[in-house]
Amino acid sequence: MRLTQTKAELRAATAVRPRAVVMTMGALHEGHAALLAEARERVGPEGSVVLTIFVNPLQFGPTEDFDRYPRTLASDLAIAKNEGVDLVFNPSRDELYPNEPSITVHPGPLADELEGMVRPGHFTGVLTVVSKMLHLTAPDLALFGEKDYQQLTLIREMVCDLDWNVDIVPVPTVREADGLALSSRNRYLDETERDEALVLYRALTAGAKAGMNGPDAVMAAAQAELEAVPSVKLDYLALRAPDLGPVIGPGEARMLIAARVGQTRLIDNISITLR
Ligand SMILES: Nc1ncnc2c1ncn2[C@@H]1O[C@H](COP(=O)(O)OP(=O)(O)OP(=O)(O)O)[C@@H](O)[C@H]1O
Ligand SMILES: CC(C)(CO)[C@@H](O)C(=O)[O-]
Ligand code: BAL
Repeated sequence: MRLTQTKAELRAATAVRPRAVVMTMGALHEGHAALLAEARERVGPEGSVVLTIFVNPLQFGPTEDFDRYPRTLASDLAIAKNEGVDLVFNPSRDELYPNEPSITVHPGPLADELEGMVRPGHFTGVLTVVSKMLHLTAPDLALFGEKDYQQLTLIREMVCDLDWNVDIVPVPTVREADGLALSSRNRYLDETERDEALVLYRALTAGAKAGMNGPDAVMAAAQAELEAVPSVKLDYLALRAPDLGPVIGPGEARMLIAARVGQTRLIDNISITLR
């Protein structure tokens, strides 16, 4: 496995095809490992798996956790090696952004909803860095977790609208045994908060169970779970179509949730079949 910190080295190192890229902010866990395993499965033993690790300042708001975001490069590299990664790209901020970019990616109206309501400008930062990483790694496929469902949806829209010749591969959310979605931010939680955080999954699964009774019943079932744990502060609970447009009838839908548990902000989502 090679580790590169510069764009020049990265460009020189990536000749093998098929090539898959997994983009992360580091602090790797089993969710990231699942993306890497799926990447290897898809490119085969002769293909190439590229992992990017970069805590992107552009996607953090001024009061968010950029400074305290966990940085655990040594253990990240051990996980990457274990998953058979060929190349890790871990640039410095100056390497990726020698100056503040004056041209960024405008993500369209969906970026102002849900996560974008609470984190204005977040998805401009995400799509800008994802574009840079796609250009730099020039992959055949790029894998993203369904845990960040709105991010995945916007990346798919970008690649489609800009005619980008890369397959965007979604990977299902990896969870702890009790249902909590794995997230680098879970390590901020103390024991009590870790217990309280489970209400996100309980709300989603209660909603999913109520799918046969229609959208109102789904929302009511999820809200009842959340009301039972008032210390968890809801940012949003939403029921949308799979493309995050409005629900227009029976069939597949997505329920998305974001909430603050103490100082930690967590997101999750689930697929729901509506009758
Ligand atoms: N539990 C998970 N299951 C599957 N994919 C995941 C999971 N958690 C993160 N990912 C995916 O890993 C990629 C990198 O995510 P990132 O580095 O932000 O990790 P994270 O755990 O989501 O961090 P954060 O706590 O900051 O949200 C994204 O495509 C994300 O959707
Ligand atoms: C896609 C990404 C690596 C861009 O910084 C980030 O938003 C993440 O980790 O999901
Ligand atoms: N996983 C999404 C990255 C972020 O929260 O900034």
